[in-house]
Amino acid sequence: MRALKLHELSLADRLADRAVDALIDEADLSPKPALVDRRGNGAHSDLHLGLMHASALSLWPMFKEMAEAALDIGEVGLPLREALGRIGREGEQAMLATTQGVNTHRGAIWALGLLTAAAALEPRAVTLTAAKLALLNDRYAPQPMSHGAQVAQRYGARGAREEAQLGFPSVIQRGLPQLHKSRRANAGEQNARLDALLAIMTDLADTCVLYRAGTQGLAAMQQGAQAVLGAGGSATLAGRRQLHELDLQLLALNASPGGAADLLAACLFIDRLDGAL
Ligand SMILES: CC(C)(COP(=O)(O)OP(=O)(O)OC[C@H]1O[C@@H](n2cnc3c(N)ncnc32)[C@H](O)[C@@H]1O)[C@@H](O)C(=O)NCCC(=O)NCCS
Ligand SMILES: Nc1ncnc2c1ncn2[C@@H]1O[C@H](COP(=O)(O)OP(=O)(O)OP(=O)(O)O)[C@@H](O)[C@H]1O
Repeated sequence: MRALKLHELSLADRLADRAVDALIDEADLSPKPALVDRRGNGAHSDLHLGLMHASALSLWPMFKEMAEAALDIGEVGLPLREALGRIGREGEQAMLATTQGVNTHRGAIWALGLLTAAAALEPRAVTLTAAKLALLNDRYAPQPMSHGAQVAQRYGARGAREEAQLGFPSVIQRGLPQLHKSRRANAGEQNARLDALLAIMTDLADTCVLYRAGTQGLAAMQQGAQAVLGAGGSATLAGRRQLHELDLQLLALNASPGGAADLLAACLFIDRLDGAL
């Protein structure tokens, strides 16, 4: 039998691979403050690493379908936006079936779904294209009182929707530059990824943290992340001490930065697009 060559995989196959790889790499990265990682479940009593992996794998057909919809429809507009909304909602159901009802990747479906479709459509303007899609209003989207919606009412933070509509500033202006900077400083790949996560955390209005721990939790997350980077980052002894402090502090506040984790996955996805697809 002839071996399947890599180039025989379709573009949609390869994009789905990259999206799932980004989610697995995010989950495996350790030690992440108060998040699920190789060490344990962080501030999430209902999550564990195996569940994050199973959830990520369950989303592969969804990402593929999103890329195919982008290629079939061929342009940014309401038909593609509403196709992505439908596929995303079905993906969310697949995720919930796999996890028996636990929300493992809701924010990631949104961010990586838009980016996967955008990468299929406009590989040279991925975040801009994702932003254009996010700005369109899906007429069929339900309007549930999600945690994000409650936080928006209470604190005015517009969360995952706004981050995408602005073209993922946390990824473009914080995560990716820090990833490259730490790589250049020979921090090692895992430390560079931790530093990218921390850079995202310094400035993000993470609605997971706001919902669970209010503005006190958000300030602890942002200042603590800044303190790690200020001490030299994850690759240094001083930085590691600060990171350990941040982990303890966020655990005490039950403040898990799930939005920042999703955006790290988005960051790793975009970083990989720069290689050959
Ligand atoms: C826009 C979404 C994210 C809903 O947002 P909302 O804030 O109302 O919901 P929720 O509280 O469930 O939070 C979503 C997730 O976003 C992540 N997040 C939190 N803060 C941020 C932030 N500042 N930036 C980016 N992501 C964030 C978190 O992981 C969180 O779990 C999206 O899930 C959605 O519209 N879902 C409906 C189904 C759908 O149409 N899907 C189609 C996807 S293309
Ligand atoms: N490694 C990770 N560990 C924990 N959360 C993560 C990780 N990676 C991504 N996340 C994101 O964090 C979110 C989980 O946050 P959270 O548990 O606050 O959601 P919830 O189910 O809406 O709230 P709650 O658990 O308070 O009822 C997931 O939607 C997921 O997108």
